[in-house]
Amino acid sequence: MVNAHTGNLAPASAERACADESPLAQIEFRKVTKMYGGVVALRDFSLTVRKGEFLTILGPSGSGKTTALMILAGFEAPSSGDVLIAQNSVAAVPSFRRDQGIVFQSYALFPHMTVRQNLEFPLEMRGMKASDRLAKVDRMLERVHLKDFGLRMPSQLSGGQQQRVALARALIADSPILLLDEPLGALDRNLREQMQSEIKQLHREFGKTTICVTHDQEEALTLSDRIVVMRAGRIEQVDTPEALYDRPTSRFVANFLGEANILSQVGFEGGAPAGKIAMIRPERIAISSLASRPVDAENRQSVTGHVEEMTYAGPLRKYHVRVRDEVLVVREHVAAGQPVFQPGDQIQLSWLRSDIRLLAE
Ligand SMILES: Nc1ncnc2c1ncn2[C@@H]1O[C@H](COP(=O)(O)OP(=O)(O)OP(=O)(O)O)[C@@H](O)[C@H]1O
Repeated sequence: MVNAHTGNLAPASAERACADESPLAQIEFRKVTKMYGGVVALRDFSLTVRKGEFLTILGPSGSGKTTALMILAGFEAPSSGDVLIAQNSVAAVPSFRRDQGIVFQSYALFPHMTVRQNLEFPLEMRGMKASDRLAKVDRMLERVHLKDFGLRMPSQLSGGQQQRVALARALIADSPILLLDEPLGALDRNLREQMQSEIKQLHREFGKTTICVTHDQEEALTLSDRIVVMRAGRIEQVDTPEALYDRPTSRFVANFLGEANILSQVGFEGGAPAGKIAMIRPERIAISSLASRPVDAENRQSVTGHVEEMTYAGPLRKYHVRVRDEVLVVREHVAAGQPVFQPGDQIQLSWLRSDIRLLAE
C-alpha cells in the first residue's frame, strides 16, 4: 500500500539549505476521522505537534496509530477533518510533496542499490548536483557509523545497520518532519535499546519534528517528549511520559503504561468518589514487618497481608502480597540490609495517601 521509496522526496524548488530555516514544522490534526467501510479506524483525532517535538503515538493493535501516521504522510486520505503542516492544509498535497522523512519497520531500503546509492536517491530527486551529494552522503555515513559500509548492498548488513541506513536516508534530505513507523520492531531487545539511544541522539542533533508510532510502552517512555495513548480509534490521553506514568487519568492508561494495583477492596480511606477507582504503582508501596512502624506513618495508609510470591528481577525484588481477597504487587529496589520476606510471611504494606491516584473506570 505504501510506497516507502517516495516517502521523503520533495521537489527541488522546495529544498532548503538547512532545516533550521524552514517555516514552522508544526503539525495539526483537526477532528480527523477515517472510516474503512463500516470500521472507524480513527475518530475525531485532534492533535497539535510542536516544532522539534518528539511525539509518540502509542496503543494496542488496531487502535488507529498507523492510520494517523498514514494520513499525515499522505498515503491515506481522511474521511473527514483536516491535517495542517506549518499552518497550511495538506489535503491537496500528494505524499511525495509533503517533505517528510519516513522510516518503516521493514527498513524499505532499495535492495538493488548500495548503501551509498540508497542515501543519494532522495538528494538526486531534489536535483542536488553530484559533488554535493557525495559530500553529504559521506558526512551522513560517518554520522551513523557506517563509513566503511557505503558499497555494501542492504542484504549484506545486519538488521541494526539496515535500520541506521533507513534513518540516515530519512534524515539526509533535511526534511523538517520525520515519521517513524514501528522503527525498531524488527530488532532484538539489545539492539533495540542501542538504537533507541541512537534515535534520541539524532533527534537532539537534527531537531526534527518527529512522530513515532509504536505499541512498545518502554520505547515510547524512553524516546518521547509527549505520548498520545490511543484506544479504539480515539485519543485516551496525551501527556509527557512522566505524567502519563505518574498521573494516568484512566484505568486503561494506568494498565497500558506499567503495572497498576487497583485498590478495589483494600480501598482508599474515605472511599473513592463515584465512577472513580483508586490505583497505586507497585514501587510506591513499602513492605515491612508487622512490628515496624513506617517512617512518616501519619501520612500513610497501612494494611496487613501475607507474601504469596517473591521474585528477583535484577536490581528489583517483586512481591505478590495477598490482602484480603486481593493480590497487590510491590516492587522494591534491592538494597543492603533490607529485610527479605518469603512466601507465607505476615507483613504490612503501607503507602503515602498522596501516592494514590483516582482514575476513571
Ligand atoms: N485498509 C484497511 N481496510 C479496512 N480496515 C482497515 C484498513 N487499515 C486499517 N484498518 C482497520 O482500522 C483499524 C485501525 O488500524 P491501524 O492499522 O491504524 O491500527 P494500529 O493501531 O496501527 O494497529 P497495529 O499496531 O496492529 O499496526 C483496525 O481496526 C484495522 O483493522
